[in-house]
Amino acid sequence: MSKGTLFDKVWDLHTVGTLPSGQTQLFIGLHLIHEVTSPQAFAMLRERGLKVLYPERTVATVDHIVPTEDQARPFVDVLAEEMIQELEKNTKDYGIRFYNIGSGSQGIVHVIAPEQGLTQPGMTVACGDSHTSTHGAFGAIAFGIGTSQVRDVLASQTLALSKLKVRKIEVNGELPPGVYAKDVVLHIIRKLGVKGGVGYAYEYAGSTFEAMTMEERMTVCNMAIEGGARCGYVNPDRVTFDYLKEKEFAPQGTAWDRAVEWWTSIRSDEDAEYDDVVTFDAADIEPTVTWGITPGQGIGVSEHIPTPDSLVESEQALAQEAYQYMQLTPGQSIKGTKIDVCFIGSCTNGRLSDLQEAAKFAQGKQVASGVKAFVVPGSEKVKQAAEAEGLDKIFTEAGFEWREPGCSMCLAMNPDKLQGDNISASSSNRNFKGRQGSATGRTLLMSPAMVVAAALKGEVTDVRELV
Ligand SMILES: CC(C)[C@H](C(=O)O)[C@@H](O)C(=O)O
Ligand code: SF4
Repeated sequence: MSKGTLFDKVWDLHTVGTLPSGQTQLFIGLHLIHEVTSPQAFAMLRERGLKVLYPERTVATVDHIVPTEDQARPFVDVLAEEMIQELEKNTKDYGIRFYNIGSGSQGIVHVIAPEQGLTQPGMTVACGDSHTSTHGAFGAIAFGIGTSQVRDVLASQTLALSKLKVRKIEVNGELPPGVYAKDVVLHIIRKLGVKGGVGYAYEYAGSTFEAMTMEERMTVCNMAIEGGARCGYVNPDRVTFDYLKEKEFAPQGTAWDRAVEWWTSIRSDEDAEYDDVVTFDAADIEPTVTWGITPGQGIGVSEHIPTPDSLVESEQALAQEAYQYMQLTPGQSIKGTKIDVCFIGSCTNGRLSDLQEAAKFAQGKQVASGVKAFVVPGSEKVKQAAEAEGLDKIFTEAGFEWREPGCSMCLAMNPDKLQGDNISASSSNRNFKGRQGSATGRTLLMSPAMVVAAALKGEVTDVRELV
């Protein structure tokens, strides 16, 4: 093995060969599919009379288009109904496991694979979805791919890829109270830029990530793509193994011991060489909120929206576009910005621990009048576990709506949409123009705890004031 990073080891172990283009043909261990990016891929297979090579290595779920209120079939939205039917047919025709609504295991694709132990260290994972980087939290190399690549993986279980450079992002120290994994990743993107990671895999290292739970690591890896990196990962350790133990698809018995040994061996070596190393201090990270139209336009909640002259020239045009679209004034404090809608959910922050943390702040409080606030569990399993703990009651008593699992207002390919130029406090990962279903809708990204704080006050609020 050339260098001793996990990325290089896993890449080498999965290399089938070098293609005439110079790209690597890489074997994909786990392929995840959903209703949005798979239909055309299956159509291309049919056109060429091809089979799915290893159907047992593909797992399907439905997430983007599912309504989170009325899930009765047929769906009211005809297009959504067609899409779910298409997935039902394709998975049946090709013998692919499908976690449909009501199966007990349906949910956002990046939530359901880890929670069942499908995602494991040392794997290559691919999915026709940019946030596939989430799975890197396990020490897997996980790529978001396009529809023609979904076809390639279905037909050959391989992908043609060019090797990435590796940047180690080290964060050290304990996170201050009220500061979460979401703030860490928003801080990293703010500092390195939304294109800073282009051409790189991000290795998240240092004591801050080591102290994180698997769900927190998933939050960070989920947004690697928002920083431009194709994938992000954390080296597998005891936290990873403890999370996986006894999960449905995790190795059992003696196979478990062998797996742990192997998973340990693929960790980046102490003397591994990196193409770049960047270091941050956890103590410098505040609860972070985006004020603009990319996840890189973020500031600490106590800061003011940057003025053009405080920005480097290359950032100024985008900032001007953002002030206008967001209807925010340079120099104004982000704290106190009025909020219309509060959304807790998504593959970034829709897991059980996210809901638990949010519930701590919601308990016994009331959502401000005029604010619409709702909680969307990331999966059926998350919903069930949350209800078993009574989190649904805490939220509904506080005035939040409690919904069925799905992508919901993260991108609004379903009935959950912002109206007009409403502004949302959202625990999701993208604040692009029109992202949440209205062409003029505005999104402020933040941690679930910060979303609750905003819901209670009706404006951007520093969650540390509620601690
Ligand atoms: C619909 C899908 C292709 C898309 C993605 O690739 O990420 C979506 O999940 C998103 O978050 O924008
Ligand atoms: S929750 Fe959002 S980011 Fe995640 S897969 Fe769904 S639409 Fe994409």
